[in-house]
Amino acid sequence: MIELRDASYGYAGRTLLSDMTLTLPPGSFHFLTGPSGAGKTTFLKLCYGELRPVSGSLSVFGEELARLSRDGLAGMRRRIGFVHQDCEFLDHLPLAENVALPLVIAGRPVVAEELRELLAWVGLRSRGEALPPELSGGERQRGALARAIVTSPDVILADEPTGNLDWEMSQRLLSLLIELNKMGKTVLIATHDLNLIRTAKAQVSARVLRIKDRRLQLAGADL
Ligand SMILES: Nc1ncnc2c1ncn2[C@@H]1O[C@H](COP(=O)(O)OP(=O)(O)OP(=O)(O)O)[C@@H](O)[C@H]1O
Repeated sequence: MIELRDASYGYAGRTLLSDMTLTLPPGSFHFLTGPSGAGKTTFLKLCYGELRPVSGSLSVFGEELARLSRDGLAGMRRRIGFVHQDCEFLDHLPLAENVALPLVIAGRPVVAEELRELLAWVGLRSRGEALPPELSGGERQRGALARAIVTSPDVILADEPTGNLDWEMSQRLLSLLIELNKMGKTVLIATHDLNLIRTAKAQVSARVLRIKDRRLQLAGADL
């Protein structure tokens, strides 16, 4: 589903991630961890086709990223839901409209009942009319997850989705991501939170990728 072969990336000529060879199979659940600045967000952006490897290759859904046309790239991104670190809502639009935005952009119909069901699923049934600045951190994160999955993507990439949340809310968000994985979605979560990883591993068959010394490694069972 996402496959890297000897892929490297760097900013301004400085290598940040090198010689990454890895396959994320369909339906898998992965965490990505590593110190601040190691390149976790950068790795997710590579998987989303927002950045391209400077060497080696990266293919998503069986298509080589470097060979995709603009339309092909847009089509690929429609199959991926991205939960951004800072949620990135449009503050003047109510939450429900923010959540529906990816459908509008894709030219797909917004079915009010489905949108209500999705908001209820993330525990925001009564918050659809609220403006993003009126939401708590946990509500924002769950809203961001709803927006990421509104188009029913095959893959969910989440960048520190529990970054500013208390433990109870982190576990709630994690259980939503686990539920999505059980529905067959491929999930990749970048996080610093080792407790979250341990909790997840008790509930789902998750693998842990670690960025160390600019390399991507599969962590052992020591976490
Ligand atoms: N657009 C950019 N131009 C230049 N350097 C960048 C750019 N984006 C990120 N970097 C640098 O690349 C490195 C990795 O950044 P990245 O955000 O991928 O790390 P991270 O592991 O997600 O960090 P954190 O855990 O703090 O969010 C950092 O040193 C960062 O300053």
